[in-house]
Amino acid sequence: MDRSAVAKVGAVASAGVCALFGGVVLAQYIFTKKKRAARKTKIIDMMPQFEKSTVHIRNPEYVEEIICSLIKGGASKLQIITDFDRTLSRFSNNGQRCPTCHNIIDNCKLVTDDCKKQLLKLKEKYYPIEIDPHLPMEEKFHFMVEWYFKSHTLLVEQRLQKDKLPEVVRESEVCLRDGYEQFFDRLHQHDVPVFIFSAGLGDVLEEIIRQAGVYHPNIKVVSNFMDFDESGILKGFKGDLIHVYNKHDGALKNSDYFKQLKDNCNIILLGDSLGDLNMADGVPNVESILKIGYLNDEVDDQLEKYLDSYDIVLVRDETLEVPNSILQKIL
Ligand SMILES: Nc1ccn([C@@H]2O[C@H](COP(=O)(O)O)[C@@H](O)[C@H]2O)c(=O)n1
Ligand SMILES: [Mg+2]
Repeated sequence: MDRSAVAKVGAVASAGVCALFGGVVLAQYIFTKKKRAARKTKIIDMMPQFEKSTVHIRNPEYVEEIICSLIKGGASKLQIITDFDRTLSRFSNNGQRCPTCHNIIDNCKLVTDDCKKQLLKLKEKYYPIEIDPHLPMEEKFHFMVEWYFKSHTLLVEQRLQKDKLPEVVRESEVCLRDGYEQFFDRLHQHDVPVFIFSAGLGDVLEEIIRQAGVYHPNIKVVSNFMDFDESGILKGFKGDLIHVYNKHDGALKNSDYFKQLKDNCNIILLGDSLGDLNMADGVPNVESILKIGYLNDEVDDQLEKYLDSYDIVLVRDETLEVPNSILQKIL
């Protein structure tokens, strides 16, 4: 074959490849368009925050339906039920793990090195159990009780001083998720009740949101609160223990609060653990509930379970952009 013939064959071949590539792109475009058109999710499709790769939804039509009824109900029917650690607070920041309320104390200057080591050992044993997707919740229950009992006993032995807590929180690496001001301020402006239900440490949690300037009067915190003696030394913990997997009876134990909110029949629930899914169990009069879950750790292992359980799953998303975008539509 002479040179011009080779060039002609080459040109024809590359034109063919281009046409094929163009065809594939066009087919994909039409397919996506058709899928979207068939999906009847006008509201979600109008929200750019839902296009982020962190957002995973198993049933977009259902989410659309719930968001529509939340919008219809408006501020007067809405209430928020949310977890705290790794839901309102960040899981990581610049590649570094952020502390939970417990970790703030575990790593602080008030705790001896020996105690720090023991607390770390407990975390290394029990945290993998907490997030193990293959272990049924009922089987995790007693491990969690064991973890909290052992770690709280160690903290009491440290004779922590109540008046040192603000300093300890200020010096910690704790961080609320990006967009937290907008989140809390908007809910406050519209007088939407916020129930923060945490298996962390209530005193530390309250100090974090106080220092962040967002502890508004529409917030109620239910958590493990420390009990101090008359000289301000930690002597134990108040009330029944709340751990990650016994949140199902929170509404029952706070029935006066939820009775007052019987007209707030639309709920946005935010959590990061499978135990958080039960935070609204027993809330009277629920009409619509949207469950948003942050999946922070061991993503590949846990994604399927989270998609089965939460309506919207936010994978390694350190922001409150999606909840904020929904609130913007409702309020
Ligand atoms: N000794 C402990 C016990 C629990 N944790 C973590 O606290 C979190 C629970 O608080 P929520 O606001 O998320 O309910 C959970 O992530 C536990 O892993 C801990 O760090 N130390
Ligand atoms: Mg949490």
